[in-house]
Amino acid sequence: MHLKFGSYPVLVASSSEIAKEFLKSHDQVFASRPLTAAGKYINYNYSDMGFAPYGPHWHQGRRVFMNELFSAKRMESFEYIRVEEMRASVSRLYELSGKPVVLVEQLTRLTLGIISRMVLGNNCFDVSGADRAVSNSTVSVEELQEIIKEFFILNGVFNIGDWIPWLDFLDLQGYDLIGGGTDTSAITMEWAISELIKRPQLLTQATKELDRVIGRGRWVEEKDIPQLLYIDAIIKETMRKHPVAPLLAPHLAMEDCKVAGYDIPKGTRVFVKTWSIGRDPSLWKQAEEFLPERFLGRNIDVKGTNFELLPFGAGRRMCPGYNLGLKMIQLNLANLLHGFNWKLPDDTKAEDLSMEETYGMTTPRKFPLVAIMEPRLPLHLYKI
Ligand code: HEM
Repeated sequence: MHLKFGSYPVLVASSSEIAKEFLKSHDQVFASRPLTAAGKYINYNYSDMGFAPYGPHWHQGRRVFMNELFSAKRMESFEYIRVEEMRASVSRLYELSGKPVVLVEQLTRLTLGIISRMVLGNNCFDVSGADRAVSNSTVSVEELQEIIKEFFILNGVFNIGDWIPWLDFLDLQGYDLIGGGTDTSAITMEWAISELIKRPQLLTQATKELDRVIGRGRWVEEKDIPQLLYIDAIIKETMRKHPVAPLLAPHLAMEDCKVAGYDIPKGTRVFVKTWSIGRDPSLWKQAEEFLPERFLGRNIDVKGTNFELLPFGAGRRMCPGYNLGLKMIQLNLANLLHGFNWKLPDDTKAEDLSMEETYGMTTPRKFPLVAIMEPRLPLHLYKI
């Protein structure tokens, strides 16, 4: 689809073949990012790697990420953090047993804990507003969650000045551009639980697998993940139906290029619409249905080689944190399902549970999931 937004040509790639052209065959040409107000004001004048134009600064940032955070060795050395934070999280959830819980708040607290310990060396945010005075933290966990939520919304908004530069100084929509938002891995887990809670028979399938492979005497560990094929299928199906980044991040053509017979001028902004690819009826039967079984026995992964499923993108700008994101989702989703029976509050029927999305750079649920959990393992396992 070729459009013109204000002053710029825009292409939307909504099929897996065309996504492959941009992200693989011509990856190098489309590996830059357009200059936007979000990149300038929220992301420190494009110094944030995700918004940086293709060039030495981006290369250096990416290298630091890959070597210092996401190499196989580093990921292994941080496993204890993922385990400790998972145990702390299930223990907090256990304390809330039987009460309605806004799940995404618990999940972002968990993923923030893991990432802040990996990146900053300790969990700076594991303090609620009331306890902040006795801690070293300048920001409470609730405040940081709000900041991240807003960050993702502001990075995804359609800002008129990005497309019609001479109107930029007016800041027409008044986005003051304070960062904030919801975390990608937490959003994915919230969607997975929402889909399952709507279909109790799928929840039963998942817990049957967990009882068979893990048993009721312990928590799931990362080494168990390759054996949990149904949980893996649930995660892929969630990423197909609810891709966190429905348009990936914008890619920018750095030079003129011919793609699939069309002339694409330098400066074109390209959006890869993973949301439509995940619902393409030529790729997915009953695409609107949540059917994890479709992935069983199929060799489709989410690591940027199968262009029909691109939750992390592909090519040079592919998400460098995909391995961490996947590990967090696999371990924590498996343990949420292993450790708790799930139900909706009495006043919400499964068929009435809204599945509406909010649009930003990411697509969280419009109405956060409120669920009730009861422990299903021996109680001593929830104590830390
Ligand atoms: C479920 C979890 C996650 C999903 C679905 C996800 C998805 C994405 C997507 C779609 C992109 C843009 C790809 C493109 O431009 O084509 C991206 C970029 C990026 N992601 Fe993730 N992500 C996840 C987790 C993480 C984590 C845990 C981190 C780091 C702690 C991370 C860091 C980044 C960075 C730095 C970029 C920018 C890369 C660049 O522009 O070169 N992501 N992610």
